[in-house]
Amino acid sequence: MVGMNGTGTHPLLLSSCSGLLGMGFRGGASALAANAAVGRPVLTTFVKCSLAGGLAVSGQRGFVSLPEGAQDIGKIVSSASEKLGLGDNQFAAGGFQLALIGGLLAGIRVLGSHAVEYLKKRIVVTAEFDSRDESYSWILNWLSDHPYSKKATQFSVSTTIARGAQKINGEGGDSAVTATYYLPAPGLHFFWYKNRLLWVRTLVDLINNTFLYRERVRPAGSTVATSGAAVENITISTLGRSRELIQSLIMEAQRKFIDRDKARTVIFQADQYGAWRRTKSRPKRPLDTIVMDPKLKNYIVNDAKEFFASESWYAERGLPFRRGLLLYGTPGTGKTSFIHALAGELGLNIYVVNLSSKNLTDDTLSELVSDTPSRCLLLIEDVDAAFVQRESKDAATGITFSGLLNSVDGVSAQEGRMLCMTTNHLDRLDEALIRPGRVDVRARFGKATQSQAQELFVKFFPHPPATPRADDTSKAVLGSHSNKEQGDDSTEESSPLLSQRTESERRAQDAMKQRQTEELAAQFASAIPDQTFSIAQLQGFLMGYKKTPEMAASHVHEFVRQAGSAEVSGTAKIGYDDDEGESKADPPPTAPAKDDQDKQYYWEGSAERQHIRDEKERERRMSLK
Ligand SMILES: Nc1ncnc2c1ncn2[C@@H]1O[C@H](COP(=O)(O)OP(=O)(O)OP(=O)(O)O)[C@@H](O)[C@H]1O
Repeated sequence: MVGMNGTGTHPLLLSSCSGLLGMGFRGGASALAANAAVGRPVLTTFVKCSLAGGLAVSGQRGFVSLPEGAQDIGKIVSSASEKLGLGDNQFAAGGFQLALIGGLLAGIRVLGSHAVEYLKKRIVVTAEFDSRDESYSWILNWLSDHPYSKKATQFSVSTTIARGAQKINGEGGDSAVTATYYLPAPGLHFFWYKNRLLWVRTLVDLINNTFLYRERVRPAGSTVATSGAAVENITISTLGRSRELIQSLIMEAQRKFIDRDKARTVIFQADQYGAWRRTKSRPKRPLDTIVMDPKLKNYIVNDAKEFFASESWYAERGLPFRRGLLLYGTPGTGKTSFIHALAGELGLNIYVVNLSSKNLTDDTLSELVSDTPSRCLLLIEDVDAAFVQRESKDAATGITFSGLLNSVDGVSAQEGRMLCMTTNHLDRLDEALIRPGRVDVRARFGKATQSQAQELFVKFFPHPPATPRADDTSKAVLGSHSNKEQGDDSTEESSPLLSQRTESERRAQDAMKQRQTEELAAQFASAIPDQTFSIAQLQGFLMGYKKTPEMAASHVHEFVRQAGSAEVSGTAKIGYDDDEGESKADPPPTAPAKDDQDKQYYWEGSAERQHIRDEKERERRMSLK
C-alpha cells in the first residue's frame, strides 16, 4: 500500500518523527489526552493518527496513491501549513500536519461518544441499582424469580441475595435444604417484560480491569478498613423515553420482596463496620405461644400499638416520638421471645445492638441508632452486661455510659422506634438509663406459676383440630367410587352419611383427647411448685417427651425432685440448676449431697433412673417401627 520514494528518506517516518518533535508533540499530546479520556488504547490511536497524517501528506506529495477524500484532507492540511510559512521546513510541516489531523480525529471521536450518550439518553431509559441500597435486593430477588433466570444458560447460583455486605442466608428453605437462588450470570442479558424488551447489565470490574460487566467500587467516603465491602451495580434499560415500564418493574420487585418477608420477622445486627446487617429472618412468632400473665401481655401489646398509631399526637405536643420498654427477670422466662412475638404482631423488624461488642464505640452506636428505620424495635439485650451502674464492666467495650444515653435519646436518635431492653438484673442498672422518658414501661417476667405450667403443657401438646382432614374427605369420595365400581347402588346415598358419621366420630375423639390433655396438664401443673422453674426449664423437660404427654405427666415428680435436672428432660444439661434468683422452692427433698453433685453423674446406676432410661429406649424403638 505504502510506496517508497527514491531519495531513501521514508516520508511517513519523517512525518511521524516530526510529529513527535516540534509542534506536533503538543498536538499529539492533546490527541493522546483526548483519547485517554474516552478510554481507548492510546498507542493504537497515535499510530492511526500518524498513519492518517503520513498518508495524507504522502498522498499530497505524490508518494502514495490515496483515495480522493484523503487526498483532499492532505491538500487542506498542506495548504494550511504553507500559509503558516512552514512549507519549507519538512519537520515542522509534518509535525503540524500530524497534530492537526490527530486533534481532528480525537475531536470527532469525543464528539461521537457525546453524540452516542446524548442519543442514549433520548431513546433509552435506564435505572441503576447500587448494592448499598435495599432496592438492589428487590431487583436480585425479582430477577431470581423471573422466568429468564430459570432458563438462562449462563447463570449464577447463590444461597444468598446480597445487599452490599449483607446476605440473606438461605431463607425460605426448609431445615434440611438451603434455599437456592438462580441469577443471570454477570454480563449483559436481554429479556421480555410486559411485551417490551429490557436489558440488564452489571458493569466493568474497575478493580481488576477485567471485562466482567461488574462494577466494584469502594463505597464513597469509606476507609481502607471498610474496603472489603465491594459495591456492585446493576442497570436495567429499555428503549423509549417513558420511565413507566421500569418504575412498574421496580414496584413489582419491591412488593415481591416485602411479601417475601411478610410472614417473617427480620433481624438486623450491627456488623464490624458499624452498619446494620440483615442476619436472619424467622417466621413470625404468634403472641399466644408466649406463656405469661395475660393482663401484662395485653397491656404491653396495646401500649405499643397505641404508640405507633400516635405520631401526630407526639408531634402536636413537641414530644420525641419514641417509646422505651424494659423487660427484666430471671433467665429463660421469655423476655426475648416476647419481643419477637411483639415484633411479629406489629409487623416490625428487630434491630439488635450487642453492647458487649468490642467494635462498638459511642460514635458507631449513635450512627447505628440514627440509621434504624423509622418504625422498628431496637433491642438491647442484657443491658446490664456492659455496665455496672455507670462503670464499664469490661475495658474492651468501646462505649461509655453517657454515649449509650446519648445514642438512645440524643438529637440524632431515630424517631418512631421502640427501644426494648432486657436484663436479668434490674438492680444493676443506673437510674438514669431507666428513668421515665427512656423507659416508659417496665415489665417483670417471673418464674412459672402453676397455671402457666398448665398452659404451657396444653400448648406443648396441642389437641388435634376439630375440622375434618382433607384425606378423610377424599377417603369418603374414594369409597363411593369403589363401591360404584362394584355396582352398589346404595352408595350414593350412604356416602354422605358415612362421611357425616366419620366426622362426628372424629369430633368425639378430638374432644376426648382434649379432655385427656387438660387432665394431664392439671396433673403436671399440680406437681410443679409455684414460681420455682422458668418456662425455659419446664419446656426443656417437656422436650424429652415430645410425643408422650402421659409420660411427661407421670415423670414430672422426678424432675421436681431433682430440681429441674435436665437429665430427666432428655436435654444435654447435667446437674442442678443453680439459679439462685427468685426461687421460692424448698430445697428438693431428695437433693443429693454436695459430694455427690461434684461427681456429676450421681444418678448413674440408680434403679429409678435406669427404669426411666429403659422406658425411653422402648419408646424410641416403638417410634422407629
Ligand atoms: N414465657 C414463655 N413463653 C413461651 N416460651 C418461653 C417463655 N419463656 C421462655 N420460653 C422459651 O424458653 C426459651 C428461652 O426463652 P427466652 O430467651 O425468651 O428467655 P429470656 O427471658 O429472654 O432469657 P435470657 O434472660 O436468658 O435472655 C425459648 O425457647 C422460649 O421459647
